[in-house]
Amino acid sequence: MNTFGHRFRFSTFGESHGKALGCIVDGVPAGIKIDEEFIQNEMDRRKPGKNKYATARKEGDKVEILSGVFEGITTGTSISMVIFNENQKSKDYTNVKDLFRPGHADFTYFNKYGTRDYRGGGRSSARETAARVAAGAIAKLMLKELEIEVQSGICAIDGVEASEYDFSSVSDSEIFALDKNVEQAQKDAILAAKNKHNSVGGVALVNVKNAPIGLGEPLYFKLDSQIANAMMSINAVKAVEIGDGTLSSKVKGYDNNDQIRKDGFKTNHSGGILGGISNGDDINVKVYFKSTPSIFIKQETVDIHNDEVDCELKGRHDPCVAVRGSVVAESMMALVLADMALLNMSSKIENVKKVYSK
Ligand SMILES: C=C(O[C@@H]1CC(C(=O)O)=C[C@@H](OP(=O)(O)O)[C@H]1O)C(=O)O
Repeated sequence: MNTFGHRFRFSTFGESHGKALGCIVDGVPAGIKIDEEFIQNEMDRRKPGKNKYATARKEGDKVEILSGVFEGITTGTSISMVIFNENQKSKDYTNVKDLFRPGHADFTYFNKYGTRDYRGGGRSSARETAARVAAGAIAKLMLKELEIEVQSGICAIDGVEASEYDFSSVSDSEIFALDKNVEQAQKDAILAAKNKHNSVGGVALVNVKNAPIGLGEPLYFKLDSQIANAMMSINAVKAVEIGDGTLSSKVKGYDNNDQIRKDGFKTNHSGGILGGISNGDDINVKVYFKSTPSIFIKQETVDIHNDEVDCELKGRHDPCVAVRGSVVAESMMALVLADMALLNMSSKIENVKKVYSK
């Protein structure tokens, strides 16, 4: 499946070493102002090659809008966007053409389909996420009209955890750190692993401000289940926590419940979601990325004939995919919320009447 969402949905296309990547976003209401500078800025936040904490592959990630926008406004038709690849070095992958890189999708893709684009993993490459960020930028522009804000940052790298979350410091940080006090230690952890040809994992925090009450469709399309689905669709994500997440299974009911006062909830252990529906509080989600599988240490694997061989990777890889992955997680959150906001319009007959009243 290459499509995500129901009412606000997008499909992505393209491979890491192919000609281009892109997306088609469908179901976008007409009349949304499309700020192309904003979309490009979102792309620039995620793009590779910006510093020593990311892959050295240099891509401009310039987005071209091909349809669905007229005179700067969405027309209600499908919005298609393309990003041309500029800096493929496919030769780097010749030596892994017939073998499976440990920790990668190579093994499962090949066994499932009987073929694979071995150049950078093709469709399974993290490069595909550029198209999601383009689609996410359209979702964010829709959410902006509803005054809903989505933001993200890095709360942990290689087990070095933030003790405070300051979203205002994220844009100044090369690793999108939420806590200035541990930023240097987190950077050091990335470089220490990189210098040893290894990699580290990390955790991104996605936060939503001003979400209205009512987003999410019980029972089989709960907001939390769709957020988890969206986040788990990002390469290298191995776990997702809503609110206090796993901690909720360790504390007593009284300590986990958010007491309710007339002006809102006293605490936010639930992460802004109750019964699969947003409760009007901040939505908080932690997204756990495994350590990048592409490392430069000699590893053991098999080839397509099931013969045991050594695997030695070349190429340009992120020593910590969580860093740029945080921007992707933020985009996926925006896409889920845009979808839920459109679905929610038909939850009450009053809303339907408003649209059809003469
Ligand atoms: C290019 C991007 O990330 C790439 C993701 C990736 C992988 O195996 O996932 C491998 C590297 O690319 P290459 O195949 O050229 O060695 C990364 O640079 C990007 O995010 O835009």
